[in-house]
Amino acid sequence: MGYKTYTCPIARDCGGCEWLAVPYPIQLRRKQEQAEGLLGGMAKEDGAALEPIRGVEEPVRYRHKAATPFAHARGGRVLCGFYAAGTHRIVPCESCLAEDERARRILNGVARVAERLHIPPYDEDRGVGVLRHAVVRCGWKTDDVMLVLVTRVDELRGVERLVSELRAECPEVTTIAQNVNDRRTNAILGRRCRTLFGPGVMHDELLGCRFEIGPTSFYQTNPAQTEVLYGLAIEGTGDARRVLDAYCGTGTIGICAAAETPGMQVVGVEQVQGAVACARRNAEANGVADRCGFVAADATSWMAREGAREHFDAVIMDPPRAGSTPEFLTGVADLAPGRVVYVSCNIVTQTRDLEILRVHGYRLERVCPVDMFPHTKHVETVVLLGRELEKSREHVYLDYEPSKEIDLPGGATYEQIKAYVLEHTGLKVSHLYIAQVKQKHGIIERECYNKPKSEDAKQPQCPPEKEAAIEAALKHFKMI
Ligand SMILES: C[S@@+](CC[C@H](N)C(=O)[O-])C[C@H]1O[C@@H](n2cnc3c(N)ncnc32)[C@H](O)[C@@H]1O
Repeated sequence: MGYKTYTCPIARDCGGCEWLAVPYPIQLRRKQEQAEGLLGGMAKEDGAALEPIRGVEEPVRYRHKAATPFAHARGGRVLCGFYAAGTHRIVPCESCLAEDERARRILNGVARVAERLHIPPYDEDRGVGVLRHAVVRCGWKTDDVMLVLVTRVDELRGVERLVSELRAECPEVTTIAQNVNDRRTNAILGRRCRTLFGPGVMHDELLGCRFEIGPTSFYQTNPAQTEVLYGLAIEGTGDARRVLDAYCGTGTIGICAAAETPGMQVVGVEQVQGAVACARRNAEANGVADRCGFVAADATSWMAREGAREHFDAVIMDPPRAGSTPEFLTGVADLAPGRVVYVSCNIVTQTRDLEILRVHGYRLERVCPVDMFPHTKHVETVVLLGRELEKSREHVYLDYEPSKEIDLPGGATYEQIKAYVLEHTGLKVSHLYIAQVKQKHGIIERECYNKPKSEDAKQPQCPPEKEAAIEAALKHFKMI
Protein backbone atom coordinates (compact mmCIF):
# COMPACT_ATOMS: atom_id res chain seq x y z
CA MET A 1 0.00 0.00 0.00
CA GLY A 2 3.05 2.21 0.38
CA TYR A 3 2.16 3.43 3.87
CA LYS A 4 4.93 4.05 6.34
CA THR A 5 4.83 1.78 9.39
CA TYR A 6 6.87 1.85 12.56
CA THR A 7 8.66 -0.90 14.44
CA CYS A 8 9.74 -1.28 18.04
CA PRO A 9 11.92 -4.05 19.54
CA ILE A 10 9.54 -4.58 22.48
CA ALA A 11 6.25 -4.10 20.59
CA ARG A 12 5.26 -7.75 21.04
CA ASP A 13 5.58 -7.62 24.83
CA CYS A 14 4.75 -4.04 25.72
CA GLY A 15 1.07 -3.23 25.98
CA GLY A 16 1.52 0.43 25.00
CA CYS A 17 1.23 0.83 21.23
CA GLU A 18 -1.24 -1.89 20.32
CA TRP A 19 -1.73 -0.53 16.78
CA LEU A 20 1.94 0.09 15.96
CA ALA A 21 1.88 -2.35 13.03
CA VAL A 22 -1.21 -0.67 11.57
CA PRO A 23 -0.38 2.09 9.05
CA TYR A 24 -1.30 5.49 10.48
CA PRO A 25 -3.96 6.42 7.88
CA ILE A 26 -5.74 3.15 8.72
CA GLN A 27 -5.47 3.88 12.44
CA LEU A 28 -7.19 7.21 11.76
CA ARG A 29 -9.90 5.51 9.72
CA ARG A 30 -10.57 3.06 12.56
CA LYS A 31 -10.82 5.89 15.06
CA GLN A 32 -13.20 7.76 12.79
CA GLU A 33 -15.35 4.61 12.58
CA GLN A 34 -15.23 4.27 16.35
CA ALA A 35 -16.53 7.84 16.75
CA GLU A 36 -19.17 7.26 14.07
CA GLY A 37 -20.27 4.01 15.69
CA LEU A 38 -20.97 5.65 19.03
CA LEU A 39 -21.87 9.23 18.16
CA GLY A 40 -22.98 8.91 14.51
CA GLY A 41 -26.63 8.04 15.29
CA MET A 42 -27.10 11.01 17.64
CA ALA A 43 -25.25 13.34 15.28
CA LYS A 44 -27.47 12.29 12.38
CA GLU A 45 -30.66 12.67 14.42
CA ASP A 46 -29.63 16.17 15.46
CA GLY A 47 -28.35 17.16 12.01
CA ALA A 48 -24.78 17.63 13.33
CA ALA A 49 -21.64 17.34 11.25
CA LEU A 50 -19.32 14.46 12.22
CA GLU A 51 -16.06 15.95 11.06
CA PRO A 52 -12.97 14.06 9.85
CA ILE A 53 -10.56 13.16 12.66
CA ARG A 54 -7.69 15.56 13.21
CA GLY A 55 -4.53 13.44 12.95
CA VAL A 56 -0.83 14.31 13.12
CA GLU A 57 1.87 14.58 10.46
CA GLU A 58 4.43 12.30 12.08
CA PRO A 59 3.02 10.03 14.80
CA VAL A 60 6.20 9.78 16.92
CA ARG A 61 7.68 11.46 20.02
CA TYR A 62 4.32 12.95 20.96
CA ARG A 63 4.15 11.91 24.63
CA HIS A 64 5.69 14.55 26.86
CA LYS A 65 4.86 12.60 30.01
CA ALA A 66 6.16 9.10 30.73
CA ALA A 67 6.10 6.84 33.76
CA THR A 68 7.63 3.59 34.95
CA PRO A 69 7.02 1.11 37.73
CA PHE A 70 10.01 -0.51 39.45
CA ALA A 71 10.68 -4.11 40.48
CA HIS A 72 13.46 -6.27 41.96
CA ALA A 73 15.55 -8.50 39.74
CA ARG A 74 18.26 -11.01 40.60
CA GLY A 75 21.56 -9.68 42.00
CA GLY A 76 19.98 -6.55 43.54
CA ARG A 77 19.09 -5.14 40.15
CA VAL A 78 16.26 -2.64 39.81
CA LEU A 79 14.05 -3.13 36.77
CA CYS A 80 12.01 -0.45 35.06
CA GLY A 81 10.07 -0.18 31.79
CA PHE A 82 6.50 -1.02 30.75
CA TYR A 83 4.14 -3.64 32.07
CA ALA A 84 3.65 -6.45 29.54
CA ALA A 85 0.10 -6.33 28.22
CA GLY A 86 -2.38 -7.55 30.85
CA THR A 87 0.30 -8.40 33.44
CA HIS A 88 2.52 -6.77 36.04
CA ARG A 89 5.69 -8.20 34.48
CA ILE A 90 8.11 -5.41 33.60
CA VAL A 91 9.46 -5.23 30.04
CA PRO A 92 12.64 -3.10 30.02
CA CYS A 93 12.74 -0.29 27.44
CA GLU A 94 15.75 1.65 26.19
CA SER A 95 13.85 4.18 24.13
CA CYS A 96 10.16 4.54 23.26
CA LEU A 97 9.29 6.10 19.91
CA ALA A 98 6.04 7.52 21.23
CA GLU A 99 7.82 9.49 23.97
CA ASP A 100 9.94 12.61 24.12
CA GLU A 101 13.50 11.29 23.76
CA ARG A 102 14.58 12.58 27.17
CA ALA A 103 11.85 10.80 29.09
CA ARG A 104 12.95 7.13 28.94
CA ARG A 105 16.61 8.06 29.38
CA ILE A 106 15.73 9.80 32.65
CA LEU A 107 13.51 6.96 33.90
CA ASN A 108 16.28 4.42 33.22
CA GLY A 109 18.68 6.78 35.02
CA VAL A 110 16.44 6.69 38.11
CA ALA A 111 16.56 2.87 38.12
CA ARG A 112 20.38 2.93 37.94
CA VAL A 113 20.59 5.38 40.83
CA ALA A 114 18.12 3.34 42.93
CA GLU A 115 20.23 0.26 42.29
CA ARG A 116 23.48 2.00 43.28
CA LEU A 117 21.98 3.45 46.45
CA HIS A 118 20.11 0.24 47.35
CA ILE A 119 16.71 1.91 47.44
CA PRO A 120 14.32 -1.06 47.45
CA PRO A 121 11.62 -1.10 44.75
CA TYR A 122 8.06 -1.52 45.95
CA ASP A 123 6.78 -5.09 46.08
CA GLU A 124 3.09 -4.86 45.40
CA ASP A 125 2.30 -8.42 46.51
CA ARG A 126 3.76 -7.90 49.96
CA GLY A 127 3.18 -4.15 50.20
CA VAL A 128 6.85 -3.50 51.18
CA GLY A 129 9.74 -1.58 49.62
CA VAL A 130 10.11 2.13 48.89
CA LEU A 131 10.25 3.19 45.23
CA ARG A 132 6.92 2.61 43.46
CA HIS A 133 7.02 4.68 40.28
CA ALA A 134 8.83 7.55 38.60
CA VAL A 135 6.98 10.02 36.41
CA VAL A 136 8.74 12.45 34.13
CA ARG A 137 7.25 15.38 32.23
CA CYS A 138 9.26 17.24 29.58
CA GLY A 139 8.41 20.76 28.43
CA TRP A 140 7.25 21.14 24.83
CA LYS A 141 7.95 24.84 24.40
CA THR A 142 10.34 25.08 27.37
CA ASP A 143 13.40 23.13 28.53
CA ASP A 144 11.80 22.34 31.90
CA VAL A 145 11.82 18.70 32.97
CA MET A 146 10.04 17.56 36.14
CA LEU A 147 10.82 14.23 37.77
CA VAL A 148 8.42 12.83 40.37
CA LEU A 149 9.54 9.90 42.53
CA VAL A 150 6.55 8.04 43.92
CA THR A 151 7.37 6.30 47.18
CA ARG A 152 5.41 4.16 49.63
CA VAL A 153 6.76 5.99 52.68
CA ASP A 154 7.48 9.63 53.53
CA GLU A 155 10.99 9.00 54.79
CA LEU A 156 13.69 8.72 52.14
CA ARG A 157 16.98 7.78 53.74
CA GLY A 158 20.04 9.57 52.32
CA VAL A 159 17.84 11.94 50.33
CA GLU A 160 20.66 14.46 49.69
CA ARG A 161 22.83 11.80 48.11
CA LEU A 162 19.87 10.54 46.10
CA VAL A 163 19.20 14.01 44.71
CA SER A 164 22.82 14.66 43.84
CA GLU A 165 23.16 11.28 42.07
CA LEU A 166 19.94 11.87 40.16
CA ARG A 167 21.14 15.29 39.04
CA ALA A 168 24.45 13.84 37.87
CA GLU A 169 22.72 10.95 36.07
CA CYS A 170 19.93 13.08 34.54
CA PRO A 171 21.27 16.61 34.02
CA GLU A 172 18.19 17.67 31.99
CA VAL A 173 15.98 17.47 35.07
CA THR A 174 15.10 20.94 36.37
CA THR A 175 13.04 19.89 39.38
CA ILE A 176 12.52 16.74 41.47
CA ALA A 177 9.50 16.09 43.66
CA GLN A 178 8.60 13.21 45.95
CA ASN A 179 5.02 11.97 45.97
CA VAL A 180 3.91 9.57 48.68
CA ASN A 181 1.42 6.85 47.80
CA ASP A 182 0.90 4.54 50.77
CA ARG A 183 -2.29 2.92 49.47
CA ARG A 184 -2.45 -0.61 48.03
CA THR A 185 -3.92 0.51 44.74
CA ASN A 186 -3.12 0.63 41.03
CA ALA A 187 -3.28 4.44 41.03
CA ILE A 188 0.22 5.82 40.49
CA LEU A 189 0.07 9.04 42.49
CA GLY A 190 -0.75 9.63 46.12
CA ARG A 191 -1.81 12.91 47.71
CA ARG A 192 1.29 14.16 49.59
CA CYS A 193 4.14 15.88 47.76
CA ARG A 194 7.37 17.57 48.72
CA THR A 195 10.03 19.25 46.63
CA LEU A 196 13.47 17.61 46.69
CA PHE A 197 15.19 19.87 44.17
CA GLY A 198 14.40 22.99 42.15
CA PRO A 199 11.14 24.95 42.14
CA GLY A 200 8.84 21.91 42.55
CA VAL A 201 6.88 22.88 39.45
CA MET A 202 7.58 23.21 35.72
CA HIS A 203 6.28 25.44 32.95
CA ASP A 204 5.07 24.88 29.42
CA GLU A 205 3.16 26.82 26.78
CA LEU A 206 -0.07 26.20 24.89
CA LEU A 207 -1.68 28.57 22.37
CA GLY A 208 0.72 31.32 23.42
CA CYS A 209 -0.16 31.04 27.14
CA ARG A 210 2.34 29.96 29.79
CA PHE A 211 1.34 27.30 32.31
CA GLU A 212 2.74 26.17 35.62
CA ILE A 213 2.33 22.44 36.21
CA GLY A 214 2.66 20.79 39.62
CA PRO A 215 3.66 17.16 40.34
CA THR A 216 0.04 15.96 40.68
CA SER A 217 -1.67 18.36 38.25
CA PHE A 218 -3.40 16.99 35.20
CA TYR A 219 -1.73 18.37 32.07
CA GLN A 220 -2.31 16.91 28.62
CA THR A 221 0.34 14.45 27.44
CA ASN A 222 0.39 15.42 23.76
CA PRO A 223 0.79 19.21 23.66
CA ALA A 224 0.74 19.66 19.87
CA GLN A 225 -2.65 17.95 19.57
CA THR A 226 -3.83 19.69 22.74
CA GLU A 227 -3.62 22.97 20.82
CA VAL A 228 -5.93 21.43 18.17
CA LEU A 229 -8.30 20.16 20.88
CA TYR A 230 -8.40 23.47 22.76
CA GLY A 231 -8.78 25.42 19.50
CA LEU A 232 -11.96 23.45 18.75
CA ALA A 233 -13.26 23.86 22.31
CA ILE A 234 -12.67 27.62 22.27
CA GLU A 235 -14.27 27.95 18.84
CA GLY A 236 -17.27 26.10 20.28
CA THR A 237 -17.94 28.82 22.86
CA GLY A 238 -18.90 31.20 20.02
CA ASP A 239 -19.39 34.73 21.30
CA ALA A 240 -19.95 33.69 24.93
CA ARG A 241 -19.05 36.34 27.50
CA ARG A 242 -19.24 34.17 30.60
CA VAL A 243 -17.89 30.62 30.46
CA LEU A 244 -17.79 27.74 32.94
CA ASP A 245 -14.65 25.58 32.53
CA ALA A 246 -15.66 22.45 34.44
CA TYR A 247 -13.04 19.79 35.34
CA CYS A 248 -10.49 22.48 34.46
CA GLY A 249 -7.20 20.97 35.73
CA THR A 250 -4.67 23.81 35.84
CA GLY A 251 -7.13 26.12 34.06
CA THR A 252 -5.59 25.66 30.63
CA ILE A 253 -8.70 25.73 28.39
CA GLY A 254 -10.40 28.62 30.19
CA ILE A 255 -7.22 30.70 30.37
CA CYS A 256 -6.45 30.18 26.66
CA ALA A 257 -10.08 31.13 25.87
CA ALA A 258 -9.93 34.27 28.03
CA ALA A 259 -6.55 35.29 26.59
CA GLU A 260 -7.96 34.97 23.07
CA THR A 261 -11.29 36.71 23.75
CA PRO A 262 -11.10 40.17 25.33
CA GLY A 263 -13.81 40.64 27.95
CA MET A 264 -14.58 36.93 28.40
CA GLN A 265 -15.04 35.87 32.04
CA VAL A 266 -14.25 32.33 33.12
CA VAL A 267 -15.07 30.31 36.23
CA GLY A 268 -13.03 27.09 36.50
CA VAL A 269 -13.95 24.18 38.78
CA GLU A 270 -11.48 21.42 39.65
CA GLN A 271 -11.25 18.98 42.55
CA VAL A 272 -7.43 18.79 42.94
CA GLN A 273 -6.41 21.65 45.26
CA GLY A 274 -2.86 21.82 43.87
CA ALA A 275 -4.14 22.15 40.32
CA VAL A 276 -6.44 25.01 41.36
CA ALA A 277 -3.52 26.81 43.01
CA CYS A 278 -1.60 26.41 39.71
CA ALA A 279 -4.67 27.64 37.77
CA ARG A 280 -4.77 30.85 39.83
CA ARG A 281 -1.06 31.48 39.28
CA ASN A 282 -1.51 30.66 35.58
CA ALA A 283 -4.30 33.23 35.24
CA GLU A 284 -1.99 35.81 36.91
CA ALA A 285 0.95 34.94 34.66
CA ASN A 286 -1.18 35.31 31.55
CA GLY A 287 -2.73 38.62 32.59
CA VAL A 288 -6.30 37.31 32.87
CA ALA A 289 -6.65 36.93 36.65
CA ASP A 290 -9.23 39.73 36.79
CA ARG A 291 -11.47 37.70 34.45
CA CYS A 292 -10.74 34.10 35.52
CA GLY A 293 -11.66 32.65 38.92
CA PHE A 294 -11.04 29.07 40.06
CA VAL A 295 -12.80 26.98 42.66
CA ALA A 296 -11.45 23.82 44.32
CA ALA A 297 -14.48 21.53 44.51
CA ASP A 298 -16.13 18.42 43.23
CA ALA A 299 -17.92 19.63 40.08
CA THR A 300 -21.24 17.98 41.01
CA SER A 301 -21.37 19.41 44.54
CA TRP A 302 -20.33 22.84 43.27
CA MET A 303 -23.07 22.78 40.66
CA ALA A 304 -25.70 21.95 43.31
CA ARG A 305 -24.46 24.55 45.81
CA GLU A 306 -23.12 27.53 43.87
CA GLY A 307 -23.39 26.85 40.14
CA ALA A 308 -27.18 26.91 40.29
CA ARG A 309 -27.04 30.63 41.19
CA GLU A 310 -24.70 31.57 38.32
CA HIS A 311 -25.27 32.56 34.73
CA PHE A 312 -23.11 31.19 31.90
CA ASP A 313 -23.38 31.67 28.15
CA ALA A 314 -21.28 28.56 27.53
CA VAL A 315 -20.10 25.56 29.51
CA ILE A 316 -16.91 23.69 28.61
CA MET A 317 -16.62 20.33 30.32
CA ASP A 318 -13.63 18.01 30.14
CA PRO A 319 -14.25 15.25 32.71
CA PRO A 320 -12.00 12.23 33.37
CA ARG A 321 -12.58 8.86 31.63
CA ALA A 322 -15.45 8.00 33.95
CA GLY A 323 -17.40 10.96 32.55
CA SER A 324 -19.64 13.34 34.46
CA THR A 325 -22.69 12.74 36.68
CA PRO A 326 -26.42 13.02 35.92
CA GLU A 327 -26.67 15.67 38.66
CA PHE A 328 -23.96 17.83 37.11
CA LEU A 329 -25.47 17.49 33.63
CA THR A 330 -28.98 18.34 34.85
CA GLY A 331 -27.45 21.32 36.64
CA VAL A 332 -25.89 22.45 33.35
CA ALA A 333 -29.26 22.15 31.61
CA ASP A 334 -30.94 24.18 34.37
CA LEU A 335 -28.36 26.93 33.88
CA ALA A 336 -29.44 26.88 30.22
CA PRO A 337 -26.21 28.10 28.58
CA GLY A 338 -26.60 28.65 24.84
CA ARG A 339 -23.66 26.30 24.19
CA VAL A 340 -22.09 23.28 25.82
CA VAL A 341 -18.70 22.01 24.68
CA TYR A 342 -18.02 18.47 25.86
CA VAL A 343 -14.37 17.37 25.54
CA SER A 344 -13.82 13.69 26.25
CA CYS A 345 -11.18 10.97 26.24
CA ASN A 346 -13.83 8.23 26.46
CA ILE A 347 -16.62 8.23 23.87
CA VAL A 348 -18.58 5.57 25.77
CA THR A 349 -19.15 7.71 28.86
CA GLN A 350 -19.46 10.81 26.69
CA THR A 351 -22.30 9.20 24.70
CA ARG A 352 -24.08 8.32 27.96
CA ASP A 353 -23.73 11.91 29.23
CA LEU A 354 -24.77 13.49 25.93
CA GLU A 355 -28.06 11.56 26.09
CA ILE A 356 -28.85 13.37 29.35
CA LEU A 357 -28.12 16.78 27.81
CA ARG A 358 -30.31 15.87 24.83
CA VAL A 359 -33.23 14.94 27.09
CA HIS A 360 -32.93 18.48 28.43
CA GLY A 361 -33.20 20.10 25.03
CA TYR A 362 -29.59 20.24 23.84
CA ARG A 363 -28.74 19.11 20.34
CA LEU A 364 -25.38 18.08 18.84
CA GLU A 365 -24.08 20.62 16.34
CA ARG A 366 -20.50 19.46 15.69
CA VAL A 367 -18.59 16.31 16.52
CA CYS A 368 -14.81 16.56 16.07
CA PRO A 369 -12.60 13.54 16.80
CA VAL A 370 -8.94 14.33 17.58
CA ASP A 371 -6.08 11.82 17.64
CA MET A 372 -4.16 12.50 20.84
CA PHE A 373 -2.58 9.02 21.10
CA PRO A 374 -1.33 7.55 17.80
CA HIS A 375 -0.73 3.75 17.77
CA THR A 376 -3.39 3.23 20.44
CA LYS A 377 -7.12 2.79 20.06
CA HIS A 378 -7.88 5.89 22.12
CA VAL A 379 -9.75 8.73 20.52
CA GLU A 380 -10.60 12.11 22.00
CA THR A 381 -13.72 13.98 20.90
CA VAL A 382 -14.94 17.54 21.11
CA VAL A 383 -18.73 17.71 20.84
CA LEU A 384 -20.44 21.05 20.50
CA LEU A 385 -24.08 21.26 21.57
CA GLY A 386 -26.59 24.05 21.16
CA ARG A 387 -29.89 24.55 22.91
CA GLU A 388 -33.03 23.71 21.02
CA LEU A 389 -34.81 26.36 23.04
CA GLU A 390 -32.56 29.02 21.58
CA LYS A 391 -33.50 27.94 18.10
CA SER A 392 -37.21 27.86 18.81
CA ARG A 393 -36.98 31.25 20.46
CA GLU A 394 -35.35 32.63 17.40
CA HIS A 395 -37.66 30.97 14.93
CA VAL A 396 -41.01 30.97 16.66
CA TYR A 397 -41.09 32.95 19.88
CA LEU A 398 -39.88 36.37 19.02
CA ASP A 399 -41.18 37.86 22.24
CA TYR A 400 -40.63 34.90 24.55
CA GLU A 401 -39.75 36.11 28.02
CA PRO A 402 -38.47 33.26 30.18
CA SER A 403 -38.59 35.30 33.37
CA LYS A 404 -42.39 35.45 33.21
CA GLU A 405 -42.54 31.70 33.06
CA ILE A 406 -39.91 30.94 35.70
CA ASP A 407 -41.35 33.43 38.18
CA LEU A 408 -44.67 31.61 38.42
CA PRO A 409 -45.16 30.15 41.91
CA GLY A 410 -44.53 26.42 41.89
CA GLY A 411 -43.67 26.62 38.19
CA ALA A 412 -41.28 24.43 36.24
CA THR A 413 -39.16 25.44 33.28
CA TYR A 414 -39.96 24.35 29.75
CA GLU A 415 -36.99 21.99 29.87
CA GLN A 416 -38.24 20.36 33.07
CA ILE A 417 -41.69 19.88 31.55
CA LYS A 418 -40.19 18.40 28.39
CA ALA A 419 -38.01 16.04 30.43
CA TYR A 420 -40.98 14.97 32.59
CA VAL A 421 -43.17 14.21 29.55
CA LEU A 422 -40.38 12.28 27.85
CA GLU A 423 -39.67 10.24 30.96
CA HIS A 424 -43.32 9.37 31.67
CA THR A 425 -44.72 8.92 28.17
CA GLY A 426 -41.75 8.63 25.81
CA LEU A 427 -43.22 11.57 23.84
CA LYS A 428 -41.06 14.49 22.72
CA VAL A 429 -42.95 17.76 23.08
CA SER A 430 -41.84 21.08 21.74
CA HIS A 431 -41.64 24.41 23.41
CA LEU A 432 -44.52 25.57 21.20
CA TYR A 433 -46.86 22.79 22.34
CA ILE A 434 -46.11 23.47 26.00
CA ALA A 435 -46.81 27.14 25.41
CA GLN A 436 -50.13 26.31 23.72
CA VAL A 437 -51.24 24.13 26.65
CA LYS A 438 -50.08 26.74 29.15
CA GLN A 439 -52.07 29.34 27.27
CA LYS A 440 -55.15 27.12 27.29
CA HIS A 441 -54.92 26.98 31.10
CA GLY A 442 -54.28 30.68 31.42
CA ILE A 443 -50.76 30.27 32.77
CA ILE A 444 -49.29 32.60 30.18
CA GLU A 445 -50.74 35.23 27.96
CA ARG A 446 -50.48 35.02 24.23
CA GLU A 447 -48.43 38.18 23.82
CA CYS A 448 -45.60 36.99 25.98
CA TYR A 449 -44.73 33.91 24.00
CA ASN A 450 -46.30 33.71 20.65
CA LYS A 451 -45.89 36.40 18.09
CA PRO A 452 -45.65 34.96 14.55
CA LYS A 453 -42.84 36.31 12.38
CA SER A 454 -45.35 37.20 9.69
CA GLU A 455 -49.09 37.04 9.29
CA ASP A 456 -48.97 33.78 7.37
CA ALA A 457 -46.36 32.04 9.58
CA LYS A 458 -47.73 28.57 10.30
CA GLN A 459 -48.13 27.39 13.90
CA PRO A 460 -48.71 23.63 14.20
CA GLN A 461 -51.32 22.72 16.84
CA CYS A 462 -50.48 20.40 19.72
CA PRO A 463 -51.87 16.88 19.05
CA PRO A 464 -54.36 15.61 21.72
CA GLU A 465 -52.07 12.87 23.20
CA LYS A 466 -49.24 15.36 23.67
CA GLU A 467 -51.67 17.87 25.16
CA ALA A 468 -52.76 15.28 27.73
CA ALA A 469 -49.12 14.44 28.53
CA ILE A 470 -48.25 18.13 29.00
CA GLU A 471 -51.29 18.64 31.21
CA ALA A 472 -50.17 15.72 33.38
CA ALA A 473 -46.76 17.39 33.70
CA LEU A 474 -48.31 20.75 34.57
CA LYS A 475 -50.38 19.01 37.25
CA HIS A 476 -47.29 17.27 38.56
CA PHE A 477 -45.52 20.62 38.88
CA LYS A 478 -48.67 22.08 40.51
CA MET A 479 -49.09 24.64 37.74
CA ILE A 480 -52.73 23.69 37.12
C1 LIG B 1 -9.35 15.13 31.48
S1 LIG B 1 -8.76 16.18 32.76
C2 LIG B 1 -8.98 17.75 32.01
C3 LIG B 1 -8.23 18.89 32.61
C4 LIG B 1 -8.11 20.15 31.75
N1 LIG B 1 -9.33 20.51 31.12
C5 LIG B 1 -6.99 20.00 30.75
O1 LIG B 1 -7.25 19.95 29.55
O2 LIG B 1 -5.83 19.95 31.17
C6 LIG B 1 -10.00 16.02 33.94
C7 LIG B 1 -9.81 16.85 35.19
O3 LIG B 1 -10.96 16.68 36.01
C8 LIG B 1 -10.55 16.65 37.36
N2 LIG B 1 -11.63 15.97 38.08
C9 LIG B 1 -11.87 14.63 38.17
N3 LIG B 1 -12.99 14.40 38.85
C10 LIG B 1 -13.48 15.62 39.22
C11 LIG B 1 -14.63 16.04 39.95
N4 LIG B 1 -15.50 15.16 40.44
N5 LIG B 1 -14.83 17.35 40.12
C12 LIG B 1 -13.95 18.27 39.63
N6 LIG B 1 -12.84 17.93 38.93
C13 LIG B 1 -12.61 16.63 38.73
C14 LIG B 1 -9.22 15.93 37.33
O4 LIG B 1 -8.47 16.22 38.48
C15 LIG B 1 -8.62 16.50 36.03
O5 LIG B 1 -7.88 17.65 36.31
